[in-house]
Amino acid sequence: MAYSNPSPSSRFIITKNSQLNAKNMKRRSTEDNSSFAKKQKIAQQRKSLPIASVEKRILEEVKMNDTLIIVGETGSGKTTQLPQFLFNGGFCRDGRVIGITQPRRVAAVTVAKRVAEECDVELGQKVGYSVRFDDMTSSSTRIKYMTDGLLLREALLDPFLSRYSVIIVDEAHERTVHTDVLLGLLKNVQKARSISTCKESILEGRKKANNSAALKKEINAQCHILLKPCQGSKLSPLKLIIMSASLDARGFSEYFGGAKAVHIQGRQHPVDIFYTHHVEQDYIDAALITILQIHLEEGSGDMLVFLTGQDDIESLQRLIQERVRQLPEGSQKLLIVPIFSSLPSEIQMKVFKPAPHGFRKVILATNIAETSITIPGIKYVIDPGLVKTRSYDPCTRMESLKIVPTSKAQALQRSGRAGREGAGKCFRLYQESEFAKLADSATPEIKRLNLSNVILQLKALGVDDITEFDLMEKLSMRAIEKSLEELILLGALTADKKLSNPVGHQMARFPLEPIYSKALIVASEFNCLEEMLITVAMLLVDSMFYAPREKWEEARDKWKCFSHVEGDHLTLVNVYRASAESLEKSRLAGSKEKTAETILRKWCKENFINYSSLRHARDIHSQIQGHVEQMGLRISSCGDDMLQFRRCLTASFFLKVALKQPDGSYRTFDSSQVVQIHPTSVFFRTKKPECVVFNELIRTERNYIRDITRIDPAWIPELAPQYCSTQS
Ligand SMILES: Nc1ncnc2c1ncn2[C@@H]1O[C@H](COP(=O)(O)OP(=O)(O)OP(=O)(O)O)[C@@H](O)[C@H]1O
Repeated sequence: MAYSNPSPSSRFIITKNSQLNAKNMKRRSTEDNSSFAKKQKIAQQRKSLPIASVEKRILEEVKMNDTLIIVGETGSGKTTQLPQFLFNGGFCRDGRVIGITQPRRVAAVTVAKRVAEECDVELGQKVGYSVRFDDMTSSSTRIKYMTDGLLLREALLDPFLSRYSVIIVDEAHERTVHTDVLLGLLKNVQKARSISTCKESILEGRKKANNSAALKKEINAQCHILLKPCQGSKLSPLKLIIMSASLDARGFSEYFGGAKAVHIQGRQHPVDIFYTHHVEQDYIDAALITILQIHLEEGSGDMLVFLTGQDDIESLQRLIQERVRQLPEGSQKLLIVPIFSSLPSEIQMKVFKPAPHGFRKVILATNIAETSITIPGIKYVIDPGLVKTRSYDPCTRMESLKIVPTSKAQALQRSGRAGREGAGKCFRLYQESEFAKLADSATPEIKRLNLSNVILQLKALGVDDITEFDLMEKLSMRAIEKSLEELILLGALTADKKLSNPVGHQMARFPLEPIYSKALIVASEFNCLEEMLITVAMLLVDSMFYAPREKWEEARDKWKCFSHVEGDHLTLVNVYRASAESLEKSRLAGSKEKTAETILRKWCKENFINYSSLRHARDIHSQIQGHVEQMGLRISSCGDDMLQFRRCLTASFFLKVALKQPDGSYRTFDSSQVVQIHPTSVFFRTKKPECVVFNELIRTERNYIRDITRIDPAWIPELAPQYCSTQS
C-alpha cells in the first residue's frame, strides 16, 4: 500500500519537545504482576508525579485561602493526588467529605477506581463516586468523585453542601452549563458558610468582650439574607479549588474576587507534538493513513483518535477494518474500540481494558475521552482538530450542530491523553500555522444552549432572578426571557415566574430537559405513561436505525415492519416493544445459555437497529422509570389507543408544531421557520400530514425537523390553550 508520505515523521514536522525529567521516567514493567509489586509500582509512580514535590505547599495554600485556582500540566497528578493530600492533611476530620466534580461520568468513575486502588481500599468505602443513576459511595466515603450535574442536584437537598469541607471543580476550563451554575452556587455557599462561621465566632467573642456596636450591626446585616436557613447550625467555611491544565487563571481569579492561582510546574513524561506539512482535505482519510503509518512504522503502544461523533467513528472503523485485511501477513493485529457518550457505560469501559496479546488497540473517541482520564497503554494520540458543537437560537428555538475547530485548550487536553505512563506522541492533522489561529478556549455552553433547564434548576435552588445570580458569563436578556416564557408555557412557572406547585417542583426533580419532564407528567394524566417513558428514552439516544450502504434496501424492508403510519414516535415505541418481545420469547423458549446481551445483539443485527443506541435507551428507560415511581406518578398504558397517545404528544410538545405549506415544505407554528422533513422520518417518503408535532429542529445544511407525529390542528387550542392565547 502506498502512502503520500512514507512515515509519520516525514508527514509531520516535530515542533515541540517537552522537557523530560529523566529521574521521573518509568518504564512499563511487564513482570509486575503480583499485587505487592503492583502496590510498589503505584507508590513509586505517585512519588514521581510533579505534584508530589509540592504537597506541603499546596496544603498550606488551601489552609490559607478559601478559594484556590490550581493550574498544572496534564498528567501532573492534580485529579488523583490532590484529594489524597487533603485527606491526609486533615480535611476529612469530623466525617467531612472532599468532593471532586468532573464534567463527564466516565472520568468520575475511572478516576475514583484508580484512587481507590492507590489508597488500597475497596471502591465505595473511603473513596467512591456518584454519577447520575449510579452511586458507589457509603457512609464511610471521604473522597467522592462525581459529575458537576450531580453536585448541583445534591444542592437541591442540602443547600449549604454541609457534608463537604472542600469542593474541587476539576476541568473547569470545559465551562459546561453545570460547571458555570455550580461555580455561582459555590460562591454563594462559601459566603453563607463563612458568614455562619464568622457570626458564630463573633457571638462567641461578644460574650467574652464587649464588641463594638458598629461591628455587630454590620455582621447582622450581612447575615440577614444568607443565614436565615442555616441559623443555629455551625458550618465550617467551604474550601473551593478550581483546577485544570488549560484554564484562564486570571478570569477565574477575578470572578472569585482575586483568588490566588498556583501553578504546578513540569510533567511526568514528554509528549512530542507533530503537525502536517499540508492542509488535509479529508480528516477521516488523514486519520486512517496516520493510524496505518503508526502501526507499521512506530514502536509498540496503543492509539487514541479523536473524532467528531458516532457517524465518524463508525465510518472510520469500517475503513480500518477494510484496510487491515491488506496488511502484510504476520503483522500485529489491530483491535478497534469505539467510545462515545451514547454507548452504554459498560461498553465504554472496554477502552480501559488492555488489548489481548498480539493486538494493538486503536480507540476511536469523541471528546468524551478528552479530559481527565488515563487510558492505560495509550502512547499515540491522533487529533484532526475538530469537534461537533451544539448551539441554540432562543428566538427560533432552533438547534444547530456544527463541526468546528477545537480550541487550543482542547488540543492541549487531547495531546495530554498520551504521555501518562511513558513518553508519547500526538499527531495533529493540521498545520502548525492553524494551531496559532485557534481560540484559546471554547465558548462556554451557557452562552450557546437553551437556558430553560438552568433557570428551572436555579428556581428550585431558591434563586428567583437569574439576572441577579452571579455567573461568570453575562447572559443575553433575550435568551433568558425566551426560556422563562417556555417554562411558563410548560407550566413549570406561574405567570409571575414562581416555581409552580406541584408541576414545577416535579419537573425540577427529573434529570431531563423540561420539555421531557413535562411530557412524563402529562402522560400520567393521559394514561399513557408507559408509552411516553419509551418515547422519551428512545428520543434521548442517537441513530436508532443503522445499515451499511450495501444493505440499505434490505434494511428498509425490515424497518417497514416497525413503521407506524402516524409517525416516528409510534415507530420508536414499536422498535422498543419488538426488541423487548424478542427478549421475552427467547427467555420463554428456555435459551438460558444466552445472555440478554447476545439475544439483543442478534435481534438488532437482523433488524438493522443500532445495538448500542437501543441498549442505551433501555438503560435510560429503567432509570427514568425509577424516578417516575419515586414521584408516585401512575404508570399505565393506553394499549392500542394511539389517538390518545397522539393527543398526549400534542399536549406535551405543543411548542414544536409545524404546518404543511403548499410547496410541501413545513412552517413552524412558533417561529415561522421554513423546515423540511428529515430523511430519517417515516414521512420522508409517504404522504405528508397537514400538521405535525416534532422533537428536534436542527440546522445542518438545511433546516430539518425530526421525530415527527401527525396531529389534528384542532387539538392545539384544546390541549394547549395557554400557548394559543400567546400566539393570537
Ligand atoms: N487509571 C490509571 N491507570 C494507570 N495510571 C494512572 C491512572 N490514572 C492516573 N494514572 C497515573 O497518574 C498520573 C496523574 O493522573 P491525574 O489524572 O491525577 O493527572 P491530572 O494532572 O489530573 O491530569 P489531567 O489534567 O489530564 O486531568 C497519570 O499521568 C498516570 O501516570
